Amino acid sequence: MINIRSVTKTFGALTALDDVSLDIDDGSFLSLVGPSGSGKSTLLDLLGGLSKPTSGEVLINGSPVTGPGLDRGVVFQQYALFPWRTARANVEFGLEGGSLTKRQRADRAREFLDLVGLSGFEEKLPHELSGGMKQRVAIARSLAYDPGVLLMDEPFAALDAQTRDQLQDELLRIWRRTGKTIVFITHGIEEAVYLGQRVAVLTSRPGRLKEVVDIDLGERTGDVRSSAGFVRHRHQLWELLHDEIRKAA
Ligand SMILES: Nc1ncnc2c1ncn2[C@@H]1O[C@H](COP(=O)(O)OP(=O)(O)OP(=O)(O)O)[C@@H](O)[C@H]1O
Repeated sequence: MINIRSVTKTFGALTALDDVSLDIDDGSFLSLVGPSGSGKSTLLDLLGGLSKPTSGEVLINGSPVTGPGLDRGVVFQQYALFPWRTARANVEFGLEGGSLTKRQRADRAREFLDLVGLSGFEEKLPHELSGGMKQRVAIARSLAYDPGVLLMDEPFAALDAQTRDQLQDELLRIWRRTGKTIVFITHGIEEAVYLGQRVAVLTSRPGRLKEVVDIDLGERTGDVRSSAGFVRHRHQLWELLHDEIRKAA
């Protein structure tokens, strides 16, 4: 369970987040959208413990976040892989310093590369992998040390549309299988609706919580994006966001 309580974050005179409160249930999938500069990454950094709120607090399972921790994995838009390490060694990285033996780390890395569909690519270097594959490695690396929470900052934004659709489905499959809590930032309304059980909308600067929309689509099977429910949610979010973008202009 994540509790964001009256969180305000300022950078000098600039207020990036203003009095944001939000509870995120264990095992749920929350998409986070908002205009550029609305504080999405700032909020994710606070959840990740990469920065501290100016006021208010962020609690994970009842304890205030004081810094980064192995209970939270972060996946960014840029793959952030070590270019000189193989896919397997990149995934092993997060396990080094833990209690596992070298052999156990290698087994674990293989297991998670398999989970993200990269069996057979374990010994490849990042430059031998496509963008989508690199992002799969980054996801496997974040999952391998078994964090309860996965924080994702536009992880699929740099990928082509087809690869992005494929990775969205993979992520949903992994989420169902592992029961992680996922907070997913995106600029894409369709992506937010397709992935999230809820979509939180931030206002243009200063970022406030404008609305949290419940997405009721059930299992994403078949051509969900063409369904009446999907189209309705997409339009609802488009209106909420459009409103904010207009205000910011
Ligand atoms: N370290 C920092 N120092 C100063 N200002 C910052 C810092 N980090 C963020 N900001 C400012 O805070 C505001 C929110 O930034 P943030 O990156 O969180 O927005 P965002 O919603 O993620 O934007 P985008 O969608 O463009 O990535 C912006 O005006 C940004 O310039």
